[in-house]
Amino acid sequence: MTAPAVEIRGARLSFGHRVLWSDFDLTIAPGEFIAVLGPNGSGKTSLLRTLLGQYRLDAGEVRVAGSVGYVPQQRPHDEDVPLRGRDLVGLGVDGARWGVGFRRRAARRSAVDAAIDQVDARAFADAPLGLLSGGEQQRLRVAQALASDPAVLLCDEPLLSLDPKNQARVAQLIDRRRRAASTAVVFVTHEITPILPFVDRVVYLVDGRFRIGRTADVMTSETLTELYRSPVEVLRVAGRLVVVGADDASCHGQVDAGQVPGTNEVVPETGR
Ligand SMILES: Nc1ncnc2c1ncn2[C@@H]1O[C@H](COP(=O)(O)OP(=O)(O)OP(=O)(O)O)[C@@H](O)[C@H]1O
Repeated sequence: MTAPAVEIRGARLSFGHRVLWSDFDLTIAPGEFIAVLGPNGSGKTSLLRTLLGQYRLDAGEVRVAGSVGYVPQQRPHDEDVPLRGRDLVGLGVDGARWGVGFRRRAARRSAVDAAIDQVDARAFADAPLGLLSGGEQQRLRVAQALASDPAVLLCDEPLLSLDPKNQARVAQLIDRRRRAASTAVVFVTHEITPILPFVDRVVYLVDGRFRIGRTADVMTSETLTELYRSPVEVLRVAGRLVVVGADDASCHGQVDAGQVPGTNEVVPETGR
């Protein structure tokens, strides 16, 4: 049996009186793709921060095998920042490992090139970042995270504010990498649809409670109704996984009922 990429045992994290999760167990295999879902404030980013070593658990333990790469949310780069895509990716390989000297500089350059190639970004890697599209910038951020050859890739809503085509492209690049290099992926998202084909298991957090399991088992009306403690319907509509709840505020995220034609007819509003 191969050693796990991530092992979390009996974990508890709280801020003041607020317990984000406790008795949390999760073992992630190399190459496994985990989606972390849940409403605002349910502790998704805190889970990533714990894996990054930024938050200390109140109880339990967390172990991460090897190095960690981090892909943040997409945010536009200032047009005035004189940074090229290649420079951004280079930040991912900088460190004591490379040092100085001609040979090391050459090795560093080939590590940067390899990361740029992994996200098919060679055509625009030398352009100023501020002039690139959101999708292109995000591919370079994925390259930056991959440049250190991580065993675990942590993604914090990296598809936010990308159009569906670029969402699909970035998600496919991450999937390709985990298949090619057995990199475990922990992917925080509000919308599971763009990563649905790739997800092995879902961690769904709601108000201190959680469910962990295969997508087909967790993303059901029954399971989410139990988790939210209010009526929730999970629908497949035109290839999207749509979560519609009695309390839309707590059930935001996947898709607004209003965005999906006919959803309101399929699921009458409940409880209000
Ligand atoms: N360093 C901290 N100190 C105090 N409270 C914190 C800290 N970090 C997070 N929290 C609190 O923990 C809760 C969970 O935050 P977290 O950012 O993990 O949620 P999230 O599920 O990622 O939310 P969102 O979907 O809005 O990004 C929030 O109530 C937040 O205010």
